[in-house]
Amino acid sequence: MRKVCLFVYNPISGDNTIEREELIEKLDLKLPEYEAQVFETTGEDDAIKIKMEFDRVRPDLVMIGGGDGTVKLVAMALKEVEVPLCIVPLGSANGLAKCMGINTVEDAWEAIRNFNLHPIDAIRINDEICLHMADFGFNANLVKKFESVDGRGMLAYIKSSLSEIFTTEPKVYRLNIDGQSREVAAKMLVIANGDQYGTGALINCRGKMDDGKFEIIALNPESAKDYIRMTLAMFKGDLEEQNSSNVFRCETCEIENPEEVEFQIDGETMGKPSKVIAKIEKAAFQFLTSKQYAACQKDLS
Ligand SMILES: Nc1ncnc2c1ncn2[C@@H]1O[C@H](COP(=O)(O)OP(=O)(O)OP(=O)(O)O)[C@@H](O)[C@H]1O
Repeated sequence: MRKVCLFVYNPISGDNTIEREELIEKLDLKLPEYEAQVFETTGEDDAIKIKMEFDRVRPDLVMIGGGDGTVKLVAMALKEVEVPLCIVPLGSANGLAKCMGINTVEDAWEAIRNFNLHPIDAIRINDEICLHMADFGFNANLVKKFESVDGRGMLAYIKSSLSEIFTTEPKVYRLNIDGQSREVAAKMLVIANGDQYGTGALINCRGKMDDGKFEIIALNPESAKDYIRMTLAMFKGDLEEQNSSNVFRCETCEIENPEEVEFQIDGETMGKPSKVIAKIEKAAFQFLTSKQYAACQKDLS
């Protein structure tokens, strides 16, 4: 008997270059042992509907065709159940998929064939789940700007415009980690589970998604030299060694945002919360990763 896979498909993710029918054809071809049940997201109450569809279909595998926001939706919907998840990167940036070594749709088929199942931590931020990155500051502003314009494929481009950090003023945040309180000034304050953005920028080069910890990264480049060094370090993977960045590794952290800076989680805007509480949830999900994911983890240890 064929195994059943629930394919959650977001029709508006990314550039819409692959149509739903084309995907199903590919799925039949590449993974003949699975029978796919497709659930298309609508943008309204999707988490509740995905859970209902899951209960109806009882799949052996859930594939997520979309970007980080769609993965977040599925994670919120299925946080109480144990089922293998696999991302089919159809978003515009696909930062989380890239952290798992899944850069293309082909990589996703391969990950399913190899079935390399990996526990992945989640960060509970207030009532939300973050699997990839959340941040205060200029990136959250970019995400907000993007949501108000047409053409989602522009996101990758906008997200790569790191230069905007240069003109941003630093803001003060109050961090409370292990009972110790400190103030940091930063142009961008990141809460990171993954290691890289969809552009390949390594914001959290020592970040591992299965170590029961997350990182807070405060970026505050002040001069043109700082900015250039920081940008190069993001591609070399040694951002932690730069003076303009400060990294805190933790299991829980309370962040006060007295200047009411914009906040985003996995590409979804969250307004300007005055305080967030972030807490790691170790091995919250089981994801299929590519072989490259294991290789990358070895390099970092
Ligand atoms: N049918 C739909 N119509 C409108 N919005 C939708 C629909 N389905 C899902 N959404 C919304 O799409 C968003 C998620 O998009 P997602 O992040 O996956 O794509 P992306 O922004 O192109 O990718 P990435 O995060 O990788 O840049 C969520 O806010 C979700 O509510």
